[in-house]
Amino acid sequence: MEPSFLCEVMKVTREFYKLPLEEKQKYSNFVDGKEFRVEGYGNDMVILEKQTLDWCDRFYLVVEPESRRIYTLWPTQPPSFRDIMCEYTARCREITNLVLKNVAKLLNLHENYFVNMLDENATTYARFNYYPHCPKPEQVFGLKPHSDATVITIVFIDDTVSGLQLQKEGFWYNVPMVPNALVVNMGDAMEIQSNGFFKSPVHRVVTNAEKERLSVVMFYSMDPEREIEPAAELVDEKNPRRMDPTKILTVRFNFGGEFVHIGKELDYVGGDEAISEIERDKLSLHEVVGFLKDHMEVKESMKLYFLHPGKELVNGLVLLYDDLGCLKMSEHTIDGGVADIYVEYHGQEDVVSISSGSDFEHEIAGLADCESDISDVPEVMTAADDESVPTSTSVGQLENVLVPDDYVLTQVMSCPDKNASGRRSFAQNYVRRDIDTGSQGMTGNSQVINSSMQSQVEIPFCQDIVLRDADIDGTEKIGEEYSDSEDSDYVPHSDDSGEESEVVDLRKKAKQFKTKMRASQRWVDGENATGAVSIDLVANVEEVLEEINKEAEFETSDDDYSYDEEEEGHIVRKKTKYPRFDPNTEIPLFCLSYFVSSREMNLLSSCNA
Ligand SMILES: O=C(O)CCC(=O)C(=O)O
Ligand SMILES: [Fe+2]
Repeated sequence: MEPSFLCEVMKVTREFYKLPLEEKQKYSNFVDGKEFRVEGYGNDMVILEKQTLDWCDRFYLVVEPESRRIYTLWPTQPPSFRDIMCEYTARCREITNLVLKNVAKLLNLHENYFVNMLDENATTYARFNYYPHCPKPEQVFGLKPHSDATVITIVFIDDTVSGLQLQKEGFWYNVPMVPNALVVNMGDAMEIQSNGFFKSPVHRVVTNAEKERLSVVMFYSMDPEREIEPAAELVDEKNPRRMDPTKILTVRFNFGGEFVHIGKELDYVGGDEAISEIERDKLSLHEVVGFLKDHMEVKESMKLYFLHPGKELVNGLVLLYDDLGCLKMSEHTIDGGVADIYVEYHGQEDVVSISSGSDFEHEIAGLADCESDISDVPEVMTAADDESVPTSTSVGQLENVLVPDDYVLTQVMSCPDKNASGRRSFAQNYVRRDIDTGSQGMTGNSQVINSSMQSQVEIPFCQDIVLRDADIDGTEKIGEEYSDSEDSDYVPHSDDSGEESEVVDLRKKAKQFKTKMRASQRWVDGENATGAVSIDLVANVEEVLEEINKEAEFETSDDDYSYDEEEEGHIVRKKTKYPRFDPNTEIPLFCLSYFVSSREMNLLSSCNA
């Protein structure tokens, strides 16, 4: 598409968002303050009482088929909006058909196989996204990680402000800003129809502290009444029908390593990773432990934590101790995402492997009941308890871990036993604290104020998460507990050392970033370089350098990497070895994004053929 025309599309979008709120609300998606509809201007549809809203305003319109357009919902301001959008819809349709025909040819299907999927009952939505600048970009997403449910999506991104990121094998990559380019994403329906040949990428949008950002997205969806299934031609003995990805939870076990504090960060160092695919409707703690046993010997005192998507280890770990927790893990891992589970084990004396008949859940509950011999350690509270919050003096020794409660996450503090005296009881390790008892940071009573709706909205998942520094009394005293630990990686962090400890943290962070940078260079250029990293890893490295300059105020997206310690004590970044699909299949695996720039079409993403 000509740059001048694309410029017009962005211009009318910007002009619409610059209209006064009352003007935009004429097209509100919240009808009479009562009911949400998909079309219109507003924010996320609020389905749950406590729902995390994205830091984004949206405006949805049905643009195809023409007969389904509701022109009364099309803005009259700016006056050229309607004409431009009619034209844009037609031009995007050409691109869609072109891409779909080529994709069908690539799979040896009839040229119109996918084009025909978008028949007269199929709907195309245009979505105009506006991401206001965000004062706390590290705490909220512009758009949460998701994959599009479409056959295909065309995204016209702002080429002045980055924000769109793609997940590949557990890592996040910035989608580069190419002027006048359109990003074409394969959606879930394509993933299913192509029998997994094309992957519907999980993506998200991060916010920007200084700049606002716009995007215009065209979603091409099939007739909702039509069955989505793999093309018969793509299924044979060698290529069995892949399971519906929406029914499968991909779990990545991180095991054999150790949680290590590096400054204010928490890392899981060493160990290994393994992927299991678990049927969502069979999910239970027992099932999860069963799958873990495929990869390692499971010990009685091991603890499993789920890392809440989009969170860091330091503030996003949720203890998995019952079936409900596993279901929540499934709910919060959207289609295409990977649930990261971390196994914590301190090599205690227990050697008994949890037998397949053993009930891990009861085991944990039993531990909770056992008598505590340390008087200042509060008893464990279960999800069912509604007693008042314990305010133990021992909390200074604890680190932040979350336990899922019934639709409310309650914070649980744990103090993993690092001293030689052996294993502590579960009761000694855990204490629950209700979230509303006033901790600082992004927790407790903190709320996000949606910039345009001017309404206060609670962040459900985030609100439960307490920053590591925030303790019950607002202080952190973990250093004491660990000071005589044998763990040489641990850097005591004490809040009263003020500037000094900050300097230590920053130095540590800078060193860590530099090491990461070197590791990524090695990954790209080194002997064992896979070459599979097609999306701008180097740009991420630049970001990392920027971070150092900014004195590490903002967490980069590549913090999803895990780290290993080399013999010389260097920490190296580890890249997951496990792709989402079976790497031994004869079908080449694609994670596909096209950039369509004028008449050029470049396949940018990787092809592990
Ligand atoms: O704003 C973007 O760059 C992406 C938007 C997106 O992924 C969506 O609307 O589904
Ligand atoms: Fe999307």
